[in-house]
Amino acid sequence: MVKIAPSILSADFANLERDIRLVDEKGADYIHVDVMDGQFVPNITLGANIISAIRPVTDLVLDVHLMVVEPERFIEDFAKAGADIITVHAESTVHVHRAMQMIKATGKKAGVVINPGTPVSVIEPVLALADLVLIMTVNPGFGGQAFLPECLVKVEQLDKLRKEHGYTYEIEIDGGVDDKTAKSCVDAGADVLVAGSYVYNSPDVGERIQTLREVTK
Ligand SMILES: O=C(CO)[C@H](O)[C@H](O)COP(=O)(O)O
Ligand SMILES: [Fe+2]
Repeated sequence: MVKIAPSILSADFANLERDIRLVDEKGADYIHVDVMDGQFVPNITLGANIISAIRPVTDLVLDVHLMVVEPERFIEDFAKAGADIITVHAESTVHVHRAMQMIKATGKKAGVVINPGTPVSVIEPVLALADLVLIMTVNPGFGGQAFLPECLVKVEQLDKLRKEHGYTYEIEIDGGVDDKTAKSCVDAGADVLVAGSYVYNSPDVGERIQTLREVTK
C-alpha cells in the first residue's frame, strides 16, 4: 500500500502540534518537513529547532526535505534534532555523494531529490547509497502548485533501475499530489506520496488521506 506523507508546509504553524497529531491519528505514514533557506529556493521556512520541537509530538517517521545550499553544513543538526530521513537536493551541493555518506554516518536514512529540470542520470552514481529517492513534481519553494506530469517518466526510470540493480530505495513524489494525480504516481512506481495543500486545506484531513488511499488502490 502506498505511504502518505502529509507536508506540514500547509499546516497551521500556530497550531503545529495539533495539526501533526491530527494526521497521525488519521493514518499518515510519514510527516514531511520542508526546510527552505531562501537561497536554494525563494522561500524560508524552518530549521532544526522546529524538528526538535515536533519530535516528541509523534512517533511517525520525520521525513526532512532539505532545500538549502550546501546541506552538508546542517546534516548533523537535523540528525540530532530527531529527523529519521534526511533528503538532499542533487542541485544543492557539488558533494551530494559526501552529503549522503554523512547522513548515513549519523545512522539516519539518506534521501536524494531532483528538481523537475534535472534528469535521473545525475543521481545514478548515488542510487546505491539511497534509502529514498524523491522526485519533485513542482519546482520547489512553495506548496499548492500544479503537478508536472512530465516528471513521472523519471519515476518509471527509477523503478526500472532498482529492479535491474537490486537497489532498495523508496520512490517518493512531492508537489501537486491530490485525488486526481495520485494514481498516476503510483502507477509509475511511487511508494510514498507527499501531500501538503491537498491534505491540510480541508476541514476533514482524515477524509483527504483516506481518498488518497482509495484512488491509489
Ligand atoms: O517540497 C515542497 C515544496 O517545495 C512541498 O513538500 C510540496 O510542495 C508540498 O506541497 P503541495 O502538496 O501543496 O504541492
Ligand atoms: Fe517537500
